[in-house]
Amino acid sequence: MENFWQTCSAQLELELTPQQFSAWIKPLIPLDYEAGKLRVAAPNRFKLDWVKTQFASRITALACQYWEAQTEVQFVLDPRLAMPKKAATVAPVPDHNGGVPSGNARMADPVPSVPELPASAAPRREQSRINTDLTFDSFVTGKANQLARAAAIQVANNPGVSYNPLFFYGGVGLGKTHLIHAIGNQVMADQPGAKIRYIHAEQYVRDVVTAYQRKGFDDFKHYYHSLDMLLIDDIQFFGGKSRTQEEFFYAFEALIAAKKQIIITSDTYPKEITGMDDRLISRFDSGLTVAIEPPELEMRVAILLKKAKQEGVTFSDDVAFFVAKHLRSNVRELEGALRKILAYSRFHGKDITIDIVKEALKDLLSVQNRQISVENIQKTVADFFNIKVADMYSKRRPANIARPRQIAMYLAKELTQKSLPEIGELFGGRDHTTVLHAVRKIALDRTKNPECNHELHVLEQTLKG
Ligand SMILES: Nc1ncnc2c1ncn2[C@@H]1O[C@H](COP(=O)(O)OP(=O)(O)OP(=O)(O)O)[C@@H](O)[C@H]1O
Repeated sequence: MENFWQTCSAQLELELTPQQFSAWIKPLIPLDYEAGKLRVAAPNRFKLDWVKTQFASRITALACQYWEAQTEVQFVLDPRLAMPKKAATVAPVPDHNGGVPSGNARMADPVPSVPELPASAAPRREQSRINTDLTFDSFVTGKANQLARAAAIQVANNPGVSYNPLFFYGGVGLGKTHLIHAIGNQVMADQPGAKIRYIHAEQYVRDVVTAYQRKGFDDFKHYYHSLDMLLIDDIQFFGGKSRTQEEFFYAFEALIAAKKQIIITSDTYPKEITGMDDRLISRFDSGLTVAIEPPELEMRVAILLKKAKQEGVTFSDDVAFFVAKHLRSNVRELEGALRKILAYSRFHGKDITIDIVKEALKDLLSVQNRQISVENIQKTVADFFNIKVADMYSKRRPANIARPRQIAMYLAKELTQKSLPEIGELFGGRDHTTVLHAVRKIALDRTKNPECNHELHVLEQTLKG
């Protein structure tokens, strides 16, 4: 049933607008499947009615297709809503983005009751809100994040001693959250008794508000000041919130003085966080501040291959290269693309090829720049053969460079309107006869050598988008 729901959600994500998907489909919870009957829960009456009228038939069709049999889908109100509130007192474990995860926890009060935090009977790991999937093992390293990972490992091995605070910054979806959970997981494994807490900055702000409303600042302080390690995500959300910043300042001072580790993430460099108190900014910068950059091509390929493997799917290098070449912004986007590709190929019962990927990602790819320039060809071919772009213009002649250069010339002739002398000029001022020779050689090779034909095919598809 879990598999079906994953596939069904991914398919609906393809079909609906992001707003529709997150408003109506995401909150649904598959309950059980038995004898051709699937039960799906909605979190409230309003959503239940809307889903029944708008999406029931599509979900039923997908279920029938999935189980290849008549399937009845029953939409019900989440039975857990009927539970007494106390039953949901284990505060919802925020997902690694700080939101409240789907399922039962979604129904619980998203603001943990502050006085209950220290007294909770939940095991240490649960209290920590650390996501056990986000480990160093599942974290792919490349140039973009190797420094950050090294610092993270150092801190995980010596919490409170080496860099305190450790501050990661970088754009969205680049792995900051993943990395701090990885630290938390390692410390938790090494010191099971340690009192660790991951919290998203927005949740911390809500906790401050709750403490204020309930006059519970003593409990609040006691809880945060008594931690062994505090992981706080997306601290830019503190911007302009002076009461939160003040409370955090006290917690910060107390923890650092007690040599307890603090790890912070933000979308910008500390000094650039708007609306943040100067004394906090100077403290953020007092340990180690490390950037995480957008993943480079090789890393994007490695991430796709690893995540596909985790899903139990075979992804060829060519397909990974194609996707990685087109989706450059961040890892979350790559994960989204992978989900779409998997859902598409499962639904159509087809192997994952570049053509399938193009179909599955047609919306994403259509926004990419399709203009093919000689520079673009040179870069793509250089990346593909793992040589420097500069080798496209250089006079060097070893075969591992000369051949990719000839391939790039051939593609420039095939895919652009440039003349032979213009192409020669763009390849380091070469004569047009050199270009002609390259074009003929590769064209001939393509007809005789299936491997060469395949390489060219992948490159053409990559360039055309
Ligand atoms: N290097 C990596 N290796 C494997 N997975 C990664 C890597 N970097 C990011 N991810 C995955 O990409 C997704 C987004 O990463 P994450 O949530 O850590 O980003 P973030 O930098 O915290 O972004 P935001 O600021 O938007 O919260 C997660 O599912 C994470 O596991």
